[in-house]
Amino acid sequence: METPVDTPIMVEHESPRWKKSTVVFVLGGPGSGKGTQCAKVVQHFEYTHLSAGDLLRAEIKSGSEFGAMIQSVIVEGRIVPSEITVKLLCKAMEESGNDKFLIDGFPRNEENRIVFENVAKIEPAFVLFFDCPEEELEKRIMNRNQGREDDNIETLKKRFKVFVESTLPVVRYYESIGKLRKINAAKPSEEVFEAVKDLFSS
Ligand SMILES: Nc1ncnc2c1ncn2[C@@H]1O[C@H](COP(=O)(O)OP(=O)(O)O)[C@@H](O)[C@H]1O
Ligand SMILES: Nc1ccn([C@@H]2O[C@H](COP(=O)(O)OP(=O)(O)O)[C@@H](O)[C@H]2O)c(=O)n1
Ligand SMILES: [Mg+2]
Repeated sequence: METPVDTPIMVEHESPRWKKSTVVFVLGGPGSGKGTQCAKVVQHFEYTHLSAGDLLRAEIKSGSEFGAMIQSVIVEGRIVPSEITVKLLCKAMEESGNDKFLIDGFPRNEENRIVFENVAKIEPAFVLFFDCPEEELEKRIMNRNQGREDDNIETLKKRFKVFVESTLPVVRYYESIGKLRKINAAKPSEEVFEAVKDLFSS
């Protein structure tokens, strides 16, 4: 039976599967062990590790129109406009086929947090914060040897400043709403993981 032309056809816009996902944000200064601990978590729990930094570096390599701008922001230790980073994260979540995500190095400032909430419409289950003294961070970064052009002392000092001025306020926000899980990251990585594991096991 034909639908009369004047009947509005209700189109259900099925929201992407990842909109009902479990998201854990992973924060901490440069060198605090975010990437190292995320790699361990995904070996034991069914999470997909998405590193915002890795996605941005891949975007540069892809020859994207934003590549040059992203590269200059990274070498300055500053934070890339959130629309770009959130778009990359949503695309990666969509493509993963998973519904549990460990989002590493994000949100790095208030704008990151708000744009993600508005676009992805997901609140984090909790936020992992790796706490580590700056001198230990500096030692680790200077020995990281991954060929990153932002792992040099000049850029690192700028990244520390951005971390204190822009990222710590985000950490404090999540603490204020009871979502922060703070971990002493100054210990050997196996000991740090023992504490991290408990958070995913409960
Ligand atoms: N608990 C730890 N103790 C000593 N070195 C560590 C520890 N965790 C990570 N590292 C090393 O420090 C460097 C930074 O670790 P990484 O996981 O890349 O940190 P982030 O992603 O927070 O910058 C790497 O070379 C890594 O091997
Ligand atoms: N949410 C994010 C994450 C990273 N970045 C950029 O990417 C750089 C590297 O991020 P990263 O998480 O890979 O760095 P580490 O903390 O692992 O050393 C940051 O210093 C920023 O310049 C960003 O602009 N926004
Ligand atoms: Mg990292």
